[in-house]
Amino acid sequence: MCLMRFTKMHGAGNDYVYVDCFAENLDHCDITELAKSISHRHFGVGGDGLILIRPSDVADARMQMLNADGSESEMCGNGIRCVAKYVYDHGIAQKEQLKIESGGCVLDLSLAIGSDGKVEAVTVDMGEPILEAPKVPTSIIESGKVVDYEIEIDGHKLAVTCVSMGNPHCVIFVPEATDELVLGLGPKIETDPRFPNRTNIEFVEIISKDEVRQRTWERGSGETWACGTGASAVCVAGVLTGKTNRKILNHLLGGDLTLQWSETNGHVMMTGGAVEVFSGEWNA
Ligand SMILES: N[C@@H](CCC[C@H](N)C(=O)O)C(=O)O
Repeated sequence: MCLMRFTKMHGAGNDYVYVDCFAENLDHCDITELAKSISHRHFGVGGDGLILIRPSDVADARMQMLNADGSESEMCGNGIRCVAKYVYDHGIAQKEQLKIESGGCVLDLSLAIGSDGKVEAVTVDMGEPILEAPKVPTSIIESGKVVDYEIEIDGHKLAVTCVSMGNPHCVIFVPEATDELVLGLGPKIETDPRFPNRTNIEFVEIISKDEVRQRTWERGSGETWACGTGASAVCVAGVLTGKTNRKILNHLLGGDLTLQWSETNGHVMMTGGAVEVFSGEWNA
């Protein structure tokens, strides 16, 4: 049984239930079970997962992120923007430049304040991407090809580029991001043995060198309306495959994100909105 206040927030439609652990003590809660029950869209509050806003020894706050299936992820791009908004708007640290810890890293965030004195948008320095290769067959790893290489799943030949933004992503450029691909192949790729830690998958349509449209199948949550780390991985994969410029506008199901992969320091900068929807009390 957990009793606490929560706040529902979203970034580009990627919605989570947030708990302010500066005020709430969850020591007695099984947070894996809490994430599953609170995220349930029929029996719970409903969301893509649970995000705990915790005190940090090295930053203004620490984000702990759990998917709707209770699994924990190292990073959440839309979540960290909402954490920044919560930290500023609720007076935990009223600074326009914040540091937030997640998955053992400290990220820098710049806040844009609206005329009502509350955070409207946030730019996050997502750090440097890491290129990854699926784990089998070994011949693929040995070939050293990590961009646009072909895997076959369920009779579909797919050119994938795997990018870690702290958490794993598999980016696939397609003419059309159909339900058959996202809902049919997404879960199969997520759990394919070539991705021993499972993976998030982005299906991406190119609109122009500066603009893309993305649908996401997320590890542990299924299809979500946006994914910030995924959009960052798409920005990197677009450049590496020669499909896009270093700065793109990414249209996701729930809103837009702007991404830029810096040539100077190799970091990906992500900008997007953050919205507080409602608060309530959980007692289950
Ligand atoms: N939606 C998030 C990513 C959430 C974590 C992901 N499902 C994982 O398991 O890595 C984002 O905005 O980055």
